Amino acid sequence: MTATIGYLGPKGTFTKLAVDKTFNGEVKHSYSTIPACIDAVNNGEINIGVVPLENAIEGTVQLTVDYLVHQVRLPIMAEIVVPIQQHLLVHASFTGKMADIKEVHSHSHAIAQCHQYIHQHLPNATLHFTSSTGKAAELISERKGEPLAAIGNQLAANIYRLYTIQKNIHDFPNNHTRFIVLSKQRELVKIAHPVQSEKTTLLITLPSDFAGALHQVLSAFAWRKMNLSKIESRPMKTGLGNYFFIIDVNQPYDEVLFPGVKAELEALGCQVTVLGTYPVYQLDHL
Ligand SMILES: O=C(O)C(=O)C[C@]1(C(=O)O)C=C[C@@H](O)C=C1
Repeated sequence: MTATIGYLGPKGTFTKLAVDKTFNGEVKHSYSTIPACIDAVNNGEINIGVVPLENAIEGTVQLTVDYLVHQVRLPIMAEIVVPIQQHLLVHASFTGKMADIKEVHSHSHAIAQCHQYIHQHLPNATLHFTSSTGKAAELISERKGEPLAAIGNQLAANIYRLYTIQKNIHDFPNNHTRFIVLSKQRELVKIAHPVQSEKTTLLITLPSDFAGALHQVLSAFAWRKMNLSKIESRPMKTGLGNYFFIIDVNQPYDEVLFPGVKAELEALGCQVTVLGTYPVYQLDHL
């Protein structure tokens, strides 16, 4: 059976680049939003969905986390980490100078990765948010003769025939994004790259605020010598002061340590859900 893969599109997004570098032979479908891609996996329209989760400069893609936690729970089957290079792209017919650019269009995460650059070099440009960097590139390609720019990658520049007026405009050099692979069918997720490490992501909700709750949660991992690579709180959306925690543990799920942690935390009144236990693939270049 040929698997079908959905990604945040259109053509020329970083998500599409990550999918093309990781998967071979599957049928690929573009979705214009992260929720649309997740829904499509959930309702069986496609087998696998790839969506961005976290960027090294801008942090978590809140839409992905919130949609997975509150709307559609799909297991995480793999993580793909890719280097991100943001370029400033203009219509090929643009003959002006950088200072002439009046508008900058891109995904909010891409704009956030280049805030300092925009502040220094495009102080008079207004910022316009699109559903992806590829969408911004597509939009600029349709606005011949206008002093507009998109922030995106070289693939988008090639596809939409844009001119790269400035390369590498992201504010910090070590720029990477983590993408997650969501699917109900583990056997269909075939990635022919070396596995870099294995991880387990947990969703933990605390009982109503009590002294030392977070300390006790962390101790359950600490005394078992389980290494955490991320802990992040997000609002439960039930009222101010109510949070859930997403915790990444640097090891695969096992039948001893994780059930031990779960039982200990449940005794404290916490709820513990495994969002996924999965291999991590790191791509050196896109
Ligand atoms: O807009 C894209 O190209 C995407 O794939 C989305 C996204 C993101 O949401 O973080 C992915 C990688 C980059 O960090 C910027 C944007």
